[in-house]
Amino acid sequence: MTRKNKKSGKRTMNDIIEELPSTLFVTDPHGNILISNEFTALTIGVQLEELLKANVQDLVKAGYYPHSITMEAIQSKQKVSKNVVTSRGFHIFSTAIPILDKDGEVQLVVTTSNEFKQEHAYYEANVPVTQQMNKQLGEAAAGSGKGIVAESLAMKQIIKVCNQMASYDSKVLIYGESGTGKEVIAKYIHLKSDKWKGPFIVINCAAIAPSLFEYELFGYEKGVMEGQSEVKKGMIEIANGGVLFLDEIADLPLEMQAKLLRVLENNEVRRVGGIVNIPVHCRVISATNRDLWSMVKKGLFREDLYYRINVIPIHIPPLRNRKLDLVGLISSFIASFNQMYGKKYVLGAEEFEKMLSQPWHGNARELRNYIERLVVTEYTGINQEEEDQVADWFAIDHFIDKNKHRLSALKDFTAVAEGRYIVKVLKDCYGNGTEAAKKLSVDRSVIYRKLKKMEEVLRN
Ligand SMILES: Nc1ncnc2c1ncn2[C@@H]1O[C@H](COP(=O)(O)OP(=O)(O)OP(=O)(O)O)[C@@H](O)[C@H]1O
Repeated sequence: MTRKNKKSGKRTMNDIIEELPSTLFVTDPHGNILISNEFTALTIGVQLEELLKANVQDLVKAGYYPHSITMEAIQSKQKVSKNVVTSRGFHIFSTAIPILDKDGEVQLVVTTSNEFKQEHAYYEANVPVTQQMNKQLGEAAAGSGKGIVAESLAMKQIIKVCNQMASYDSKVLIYGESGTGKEVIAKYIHLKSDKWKGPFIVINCAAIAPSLFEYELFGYEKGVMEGQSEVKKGMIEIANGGVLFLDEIADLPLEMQAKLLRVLENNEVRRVGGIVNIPVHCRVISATNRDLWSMVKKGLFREDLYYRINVIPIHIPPLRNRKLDLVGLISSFIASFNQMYGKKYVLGAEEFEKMLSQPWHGNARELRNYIERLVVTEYTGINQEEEDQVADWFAIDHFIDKNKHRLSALKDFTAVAEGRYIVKVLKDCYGNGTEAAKKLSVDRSVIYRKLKKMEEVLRN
């Protein structure tokens, strides 16, 4: 997005910049940011709007990253390439290129992360999706039954990055609050990678008693455990040829961190009581809802392990910052639970508005549980009667009377009326956005844009 936002029907330069899955700054000779995109905002951890008002030196002062290669390029008038580590834990190999005028003075500086090192070359490839994989991807969002919901720009960019790096074996570290969909994303990467036929093994590091870690992860030979006469393979060995998903990695005890590091460095594991090393080749995806880098600084997490597992960081924003995904998840969960329980639950307008304004601290998981309860108990909200009268013109008059104080501008009323109609058609289509778009003769993106507009009007 640029500071001046031009809009037209065609795909504009702004659209291209916004969708770019790489960081981008264009600054003036003083370091004021003129152009940037959501991806950059995501990696730094500030709102795009704020970023477009900032100077790169302010970002360094505020501690978002330790040094500015843009300023270096301005001062040296030379191209500068360096690895930049943001406070969010992203390792970005960036290049700042100064553009000089005929007198040799800096006019603009373009700083981008398009030049990736080997481990970042994931942006260049795409894995073809077979029919069977598609079927499995549909099941990847366990329980939703409708595949992964990715309507927000942030989620779309995450999916894009996952698609592009899926064929590489680089280690991935997924950050996000509990319930944001870290496991969903890990499963998505698994199913799109060349290891999709292999197992997907989850180790919840917070759920294993410290005394059992070694046995669970590495397995053990006969007789090591009392009463155990068989060899037992550990989870790492079982994950061979597939994906090892280390959930809640921040809870791994320090002693185990050292042992895991050895496995990751040597690609081999030794069972407890064993004398041979067994080769293992699995893709390691880790997840955490903690600030791992600050744990490193406090000595609670090994720095060498941190760098080992954090080759490709993915940050999933909380659901409250992804309103478009919230709308998508609501329809997807309702459709899925209606199907699962043979119900015909219809979402009332009041309930829908209530859901849009909830903070959902438990993210998609809390939303999913809440909707399951609604569907199972068929709680239809206190305004079901009003809902049923929507076709009645009296009901429209009643609606206008009740809301004219807050929807006085014609455009606000239109936004709410359009939004309500879309919600109705979506319900008729059991939450299927593509079908609803067909019925309404609009593009699917229009539906979500209009719902967002309604939401904005109702919020004010
Ligand atoms: N984008 C999404 N599309 C569809 N379903 C989703 C999405 N994100 C999350 N879910 C659903 O929300 C629930 C929680 O997701 P998941 O278990 O992946 O979260 P998590 O971040 O790994 O949680 P935790 O940190 O507690 O392990 C699951 O039922 C999942 O199917």
